[in-house]
Amino acid sequence: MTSQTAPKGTVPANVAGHVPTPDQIRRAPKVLLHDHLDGGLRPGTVVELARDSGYAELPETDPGKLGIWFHEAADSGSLERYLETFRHTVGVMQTREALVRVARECAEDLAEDGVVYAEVRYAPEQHLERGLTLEEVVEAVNEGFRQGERLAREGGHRIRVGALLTAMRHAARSLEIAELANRYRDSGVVGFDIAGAEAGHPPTRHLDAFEYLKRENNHFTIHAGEAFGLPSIWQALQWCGADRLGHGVRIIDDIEARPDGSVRLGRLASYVRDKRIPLELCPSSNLQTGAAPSYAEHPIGLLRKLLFRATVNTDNRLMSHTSMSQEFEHLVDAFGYTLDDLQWFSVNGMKSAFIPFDERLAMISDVIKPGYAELKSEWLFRQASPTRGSTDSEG
Ligand SMILES: O=c1[nH]cnc2c1ncn2[C@@H]1O[C@H](CO)[C@@H](O)[C@H]1O
Ligand SMILES: [Zn+2]
Repeated sequence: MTSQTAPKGTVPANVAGHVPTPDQIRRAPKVLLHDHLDGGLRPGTVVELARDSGYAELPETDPGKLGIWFHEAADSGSLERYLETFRHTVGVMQTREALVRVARECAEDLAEDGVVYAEVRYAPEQHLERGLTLEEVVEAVNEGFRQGERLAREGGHRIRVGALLTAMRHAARSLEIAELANRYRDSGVVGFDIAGAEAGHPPTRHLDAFEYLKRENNHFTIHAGEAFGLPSIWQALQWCGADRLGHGVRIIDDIEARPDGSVRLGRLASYVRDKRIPLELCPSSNLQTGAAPSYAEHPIGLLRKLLFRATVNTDNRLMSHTSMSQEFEHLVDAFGYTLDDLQWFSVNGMKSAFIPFDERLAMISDVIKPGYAELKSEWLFRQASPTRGSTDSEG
């Protein structure tokens, strides 16, 4: 039933359910917990930074073609091949100026897309090739985020960006990076993460880093349950004590959906749901690395129904050619999600953020809920076209 044919007194389905338009999705206040700084550069910025720094290994120098190259190369069906593309973005992020610029543009791009709160991660140890220290890397990225927040505000968007410091799971610097995250915890860094190829690199190799952060009452997430299944999730939670799961999508392997519609959760899946462990789900990225076959078959559909603490994220906007709005659009198309569903994901994200509880609550009650309420009420104020008569069946 369309709005034109709805009898008076009946809220038409497409507005009552608040099926959002792409424009509404973009304006909706969104929360992003899993986004890699080195996975979100503008293609044009990669080209310019490569030219300015003498980086000669880019496969394309036309921004349009380079953007397509990243997307296609990352569309490989394997996490390992997906990760190879980062050589080029990391390759051009080796000076203070480059890091400030990339972080500034990241904050601006997210704000433009309607993201109001983001935690953006990167691995400081990967940006030392031209002599920067770990501290200089963190301070450059922080400076870029602050500049981006200011510019966004001047452009009419409000965003807050926190940094997560990632340690690479195949390397051996995790304790050092955890200590770095702890030193900057009151200066823009809100937590810690480990990333990189999952198979063969269990999170328990970095126990000393996690135990250190726990002793410091600090927060961390762990990439787990993306390319590798339940053992990785189990270790991340029960050995390492992760606050959140980066991806965690393979928790679906511990959920049995029976033909009669009933569902049985295994012990680990029950634990994740009962303890409200946030899942940083990244649908498009999962399609590229082979962790899910299609949007419609992505486990997020069932996890949302079962009320897991599911959140929606971009992972790598450049490699996955996506944005928060794009991720939401894909889910709206696949599952018919309404503005209420998108609000649910956004509130889940904000509840799961690593900033203090009072700030999270205020973001939810003063920014996110009012933002969705505004969008949900728009239909009440729609005007008939001034140039035509009403097309309403009741005139
Ligand atoms: O989805 C992912 N899974 C595991 N590692 C990742 C993913 N996306 C990016 N990185 C890795 O994290 C580093 C720091 O940002 C990137 O350089 C990339 O190697
Ligand atoms: Zn990731």
